[in-house]
Amino acid sequence: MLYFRFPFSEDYNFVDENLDKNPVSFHSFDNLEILDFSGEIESISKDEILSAEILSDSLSSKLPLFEEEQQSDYQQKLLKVIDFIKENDLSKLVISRRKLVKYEGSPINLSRTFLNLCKAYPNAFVYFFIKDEKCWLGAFSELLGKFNKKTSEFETMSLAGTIPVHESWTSKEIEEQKPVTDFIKNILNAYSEKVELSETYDHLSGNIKHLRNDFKAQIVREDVEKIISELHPTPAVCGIPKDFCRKAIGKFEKDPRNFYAGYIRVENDDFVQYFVNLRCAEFFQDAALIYVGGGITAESSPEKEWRETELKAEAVLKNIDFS
Ligand SMILES: C=C(O[C@H]1C=CC=C(C(=O)O)[C@@H]1O)C(=O)O
Repeated sequence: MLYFRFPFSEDYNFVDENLDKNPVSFHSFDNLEILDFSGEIESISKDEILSAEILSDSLSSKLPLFEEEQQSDYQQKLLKVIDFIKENDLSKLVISRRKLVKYEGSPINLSRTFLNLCKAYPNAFVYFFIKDEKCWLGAFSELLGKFNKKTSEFETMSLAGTIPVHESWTSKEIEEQKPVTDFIKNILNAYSEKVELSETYDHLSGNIKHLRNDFKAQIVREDVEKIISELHPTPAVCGIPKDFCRKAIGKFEKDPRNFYAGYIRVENDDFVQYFVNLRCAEFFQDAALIYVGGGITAESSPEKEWRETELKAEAVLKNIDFS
C-alpha cells in the first residue's frame, strides 16, 4: 500500500495495485533498487486513512542487528571526512547517519504519523508505504524535477545549507549551496537554450531553513529521464565529482542509504514529478531508523554537523504517533 500527498494540496492519494500503469516509483540512492506502485492514483479521505489504522505491530519485520552511531564516533568520523575533503580539494561531501527510535512497548500508529507529517509540512511531498516487507514514511519539499507535459517546462531547485530558523547565514552555508546551483545549471544548459534562475532565498522547513534557488527551462519530453539521471544524486545529497563522492560515501557511511536520498517519481495526466527522499524514516515492528545527513565542507564543525542532523531528525520524530 501507498498513501501520498502532493505539496500544497489538501487531498490524500493512494495507488490501487490493480493495473499495468506505474504512476509512482521509489528509487534508491544507489539506483540499484526501484519499488514500483502500479495502478491508478485514487483519492482517499482522512477518515478512511484513520479508520484503516495501521500500527507498527502489524509490520512483518523486526529491526535487523543494528548498532547506532554515537555522537562522539560520528564527530570523530567527520574529522576524517574533513581531512579527506581537504586532501581531495572537494567543495563538499554529504554524509549521513541513522537515528534509532525504539518503541519501548508502545506501538506506533503509522496512519496518524502520516497525517501528522501532512499537517506539519504543507509544502512537502508526504508519503507512507508498506511493500515487500518494507515500511517507509517521509516528508520533504526538495524537487529533483517537475516536467509539465503540456508546456514542456522543466522545473528544479538547488537546496542546501541548514541553520535554525532564527540564525543568520554564514559563508559555510553559502559556499555549500553554490556547487549545487552550478551543477544543476551546467546540466540544464546542455538541454535547453532558455534556463531561468531565481535569486537565492530562504526555504523554511519546520525548525530549520535552507538556501534555495529555482530553475525553469524549456526542454523536450524525450530528455526528461536523461536529465533526471544526470541530476541524481545532486550535490545536495552527494557531492562533486559525483562518482568519486558516491564511492567516498560508501566508504565513510557504515550503513546503506537504501531509499534515503534517492527519489520518488510520480506521474499523472499533467506532470511527471521527482521528489528527493529526505526527512524520511524506515519503520519496523519494534523500532524505526530516521535517516539524516548534511553537507560537510572544509569549514565544517563536527559538533554543529551533529546538531544539524539532530534537528533534521526532529522533523520526523516529533510527528511520530506513539499510540
Ligand atoms: C542531506 C540532507 O539534507 C540536504 C538538503 C538540504 C540541506 C542540506 C544541508 O544543509 O546539508 C542537505 O544538502 C538531509 O536532510 O539528510
